[in-house]
Amino acid sequence: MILIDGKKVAAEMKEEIAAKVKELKERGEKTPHLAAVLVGHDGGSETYVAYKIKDCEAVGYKSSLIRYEDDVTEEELLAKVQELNEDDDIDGFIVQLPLPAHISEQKVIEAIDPKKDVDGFHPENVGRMVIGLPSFVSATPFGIVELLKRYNIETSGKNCVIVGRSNIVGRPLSVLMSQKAINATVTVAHSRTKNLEELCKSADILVAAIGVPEFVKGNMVKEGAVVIDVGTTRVKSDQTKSGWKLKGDVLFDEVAPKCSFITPVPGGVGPMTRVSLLHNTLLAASGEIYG
Ligand SMILES: Nc1nc2c(c(=O)[nH]1)N[C@@H](CN(C=O)c1ccc(C(=O)N[C@@H](CCC(=O)O)C(=O)O)cc1)CN2
Repeated sequence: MILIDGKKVAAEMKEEIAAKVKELKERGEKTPHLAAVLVGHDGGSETYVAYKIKDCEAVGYKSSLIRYEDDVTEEELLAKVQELNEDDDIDGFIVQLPLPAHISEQKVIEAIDPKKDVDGFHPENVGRMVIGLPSFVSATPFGIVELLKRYNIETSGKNCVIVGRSNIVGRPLSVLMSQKAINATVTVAHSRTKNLEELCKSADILVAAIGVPEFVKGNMVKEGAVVIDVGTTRVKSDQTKSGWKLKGDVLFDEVAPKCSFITPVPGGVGPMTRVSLLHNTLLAASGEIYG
């Protein structure tokens, strides 16, 4: 079994990005600038946004953090999105999800200028990705594909089962995995899928992206499968100082011995999500997607 080291691959990609930023600066070109909008004080969101800002510093980008309390109105947030759309110094921006229930995530996503949508969530980017046009691809699916490529994992003709159909991970990943460059045969499973255990067991590549800790058990995995764990749920723990620990969607101790490759949590897909945002920001700054 090979443990896929997302932290190491992300560090390599960060070095590649930092080298490109250095070149840009030496040529006197503009420094890429990412802005992040964070609403409220959700523990996970606070952590992820703090990481995103730190990552920008590490590769030489400019970054801006815009914070709102939980009671910000949808109108206020939409006005900020408009301001960021019009700010020529900002190449790309994200609005950290989830948002409080009184704000429509879809409305906010659709208000973002697709040219600055480095999360790749806007329908224009999703549509372009589906038909194979240049687009911003959402960070987690892009990161997963990059991990498979950098570990030389064979995907052509393989059965890929993705458990979870979220707009952020499952759906876009299903499109990427079936594209000609990857050539996998893809099935998306969800809460109404029948014979889920059997279906998962047919997978050469199994992606768990349902947000249910330790959902995938040993009896659901084929001998020699590649298992990608997207889950990062904080569960209560009296063994840690913080009072919680991270759990993936895969029961690692049961599943790992059966796998050819597996991603750990933490240190697997999470760091790849972060570096993929840096990748998209560089694309936004260089105008490579929309010219
Ligand atoms: N606007 C967005 N919101 C959300 C996205 C997104 O891509 N854009 N994805 C997720 C959360 N996410 C990114 O924001 C994210 C998740 C996990 C990690 C990560 O580095 N995980 C580490 C552990 C982190 C920890 O110590 O808690 C790991 O798995 O090793 C980064 C980003 C939802 N919202």
